[in-house]
Amino acid sequence: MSGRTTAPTPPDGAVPPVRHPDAPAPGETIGSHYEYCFGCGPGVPHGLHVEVRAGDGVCVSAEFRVKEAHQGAPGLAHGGVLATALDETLGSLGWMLRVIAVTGRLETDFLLPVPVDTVLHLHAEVTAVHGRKIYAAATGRIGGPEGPLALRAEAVFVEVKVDHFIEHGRPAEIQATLANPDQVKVARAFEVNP
Ligand SMILES: CCCCCCCCCC(=O)SCCNC(=O)CCNC(=O)[C@H](O)C(C)(C)COP(=O)(O)OP(=O)(O)OC[C@H]1O[C@@H](n2cnc3c(N)ncnc32)[C@H](O)[C@@H]1OP(=O)(O)O
Repeated sequence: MSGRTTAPTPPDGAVPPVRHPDAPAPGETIGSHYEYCFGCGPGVPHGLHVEVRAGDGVCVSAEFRVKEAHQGAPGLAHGGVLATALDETLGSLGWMLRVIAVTGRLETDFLLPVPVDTVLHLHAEVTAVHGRKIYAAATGRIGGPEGPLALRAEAVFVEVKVDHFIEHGRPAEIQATLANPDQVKVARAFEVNP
């Protein structure tokens, strides 16, 4: 046994997260990180269009309206879509630490069915950091930030460099992205992280 674990519980030696001094100000909207992201991209007609705002700790909030294209059962959201909304919100926490990180593990509890047209109120926070691993938790509430709890998640994100995407992404999209000055600006914001 190597002792490695992907469990979403922070291991001994994990430290509390520190809000980066250049993190977006509390209440500031964190724009889409990629036009064609299924979670937040404006260029995906049936995407989730999750809109995330910075919180005052190492946390973010978001809203997501469930649309007809997101059904799994008649009139109800697909669980995978709901997990995606959580994943997108959790992924935005990278802005608060000023690191790029990808989902390594996402454990989701589905507590209530979520009807089409519901506005889900999402909240995510970093709970601990251990090396490149970022531990985080999220909730999704129906109807308002204090509404009934419909979703709960725990996750481990793993810090990566921009090269992760250049190495693994499809060349056509990588080239188009690198040719887009706005997109390069997003990447640079993270590359200067000390
Ligand atoms: C510009 C902003 C972009 C933000 C995008 C956000 C979008 C929304 C979030 C997403 O959906 S991201 C897309 C879904 N996720 C992926 O595609 C990730 C696919 N997996 C990988 O690319 C690699 O497996 C990964 C980068 C996660 C890890 O590979 P590495 O070779 O870099 O890690 P390594 O094996 O060296 O392990 C580093 C540490 O992470 C831990 N680790 C690795 N994989 C893990 C895992 N799957 N879960 C939990 N922990 C993991 C590993 O145990 C180790 O811990 P220790 O340092 O304590 O030993």
